[in-house]
Amino acid sequence: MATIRRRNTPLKDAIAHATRAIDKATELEVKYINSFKGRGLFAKVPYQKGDFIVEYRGELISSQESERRRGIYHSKCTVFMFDFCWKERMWCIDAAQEDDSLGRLVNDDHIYPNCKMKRVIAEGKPHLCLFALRDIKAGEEITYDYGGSDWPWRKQAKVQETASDTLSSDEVPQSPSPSKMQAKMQNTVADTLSSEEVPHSPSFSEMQAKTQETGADTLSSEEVPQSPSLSHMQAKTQETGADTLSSEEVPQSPSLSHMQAKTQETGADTLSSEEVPQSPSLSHMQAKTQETGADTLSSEEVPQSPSLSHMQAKTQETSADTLSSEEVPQSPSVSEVQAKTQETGADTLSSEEVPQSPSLSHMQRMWMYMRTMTVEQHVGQGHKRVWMYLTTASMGQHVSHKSVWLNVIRLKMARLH
Ligand SMILES: C[S@@+](CC[C@H](N)C(=O)[O-])C[C@H]1O[C@@H](n2cnc3c(N)ncnc32)[C@H](O)[C@@H]1O
Repeated sequence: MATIRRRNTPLKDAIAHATRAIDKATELEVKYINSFKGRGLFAKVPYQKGDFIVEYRGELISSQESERRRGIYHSKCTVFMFDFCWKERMWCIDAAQEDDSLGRLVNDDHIYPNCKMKRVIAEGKPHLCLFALRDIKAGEEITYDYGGSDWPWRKQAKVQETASDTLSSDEVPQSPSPSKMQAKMQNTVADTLSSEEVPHSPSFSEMQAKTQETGADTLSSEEVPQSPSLSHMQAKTQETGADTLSSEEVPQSPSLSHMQAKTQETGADTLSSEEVPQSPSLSHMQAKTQETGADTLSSEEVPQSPSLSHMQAKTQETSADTLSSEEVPQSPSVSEVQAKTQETGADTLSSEEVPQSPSLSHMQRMWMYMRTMTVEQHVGQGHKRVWMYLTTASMGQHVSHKSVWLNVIRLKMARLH
């Protein structure tokens, strides 16, 4: 691949690379970091503060087209869409396409990034280029602040830091830890660049607001707040009517309100306990029983609970009617109950009278709460009606499969008779 000699200024260097659509392939390398971060871009040579590093290359599209694509892209692709403002309009660099360009592989570091995204105009078109915020050593990962505040990986980063999967610290430059970076970042904006800063950030809105706050038509790089939200920025820019911003004057803005939302949507693989729908559980069931005054709850009435899954699976697997005795929890309480019934001659036993059965452990493990359920069975030659009150005091779940209990009882009764 062709290389371009470092020009006088980083801006010229950036323009030279951008217009030719080439990267500094001999100075940068892609490395797989770990399963959490995926790949990353690393410096093979030292860079000085202010140097042009790499262009975030992709397809330049309008905001309308960006919206359309976001509607059809998978979230893994939308994260590669970088919205920014230029000439009072929103644009997007769509780098979703896997090509050999390096800029699309630069990871986020909102705490201690070593680069900053800036907008560079080359041959009348905007390009997004990364410039060093500080000196970068050979071996360091190239990073910049995507902007925004709630990228899913940021929340998980701490956990991952302590459980880095595959690479030793020697192999993967540790990125400095967070906290003072943003402030730092703003102060270190390369002073010699004639480019417009563009935050890769999901939230445009913030940026727009920022622009408005300054009320400036032209912003110097120091003046430009890093901001995530684009929509905000757009509005701002439009208000100011600033269509031409000098290189050091342009606010950064990446995309993302949409993207963020997308990410959040998809990042919702793990729900906090607050978010997890609580299953109706026992209280519901109890109420049901009380309401109806019924001794029996049909399986439809019993709230299904996810954790019953084991039991349900068992039932489905074996199709209830064919549960082997090994699968059926041994329950001494059956005989006890029967004895009780005979003793008292009562057809019904109150739940208090029903002995708890230690051998229900199998069931108990699965059932989260105390349940009382009545099962009517005809047993033995005399078709004696036996009411079984099965009470499971367990940590468990919902009683959802009457059929299972019926089978348990059938088997037990078969033994007894
Ligand atoms: C523009 S891509 C960067 C390249 C990406 N690592 C890859 O292998 O294709 C953005 C994606 O990289 C990952 N990523 C970026 N910064 C990260 C970070 N600081 N920690 C963990 N993952 C990160 C996220 O999966 C994100 O969706």
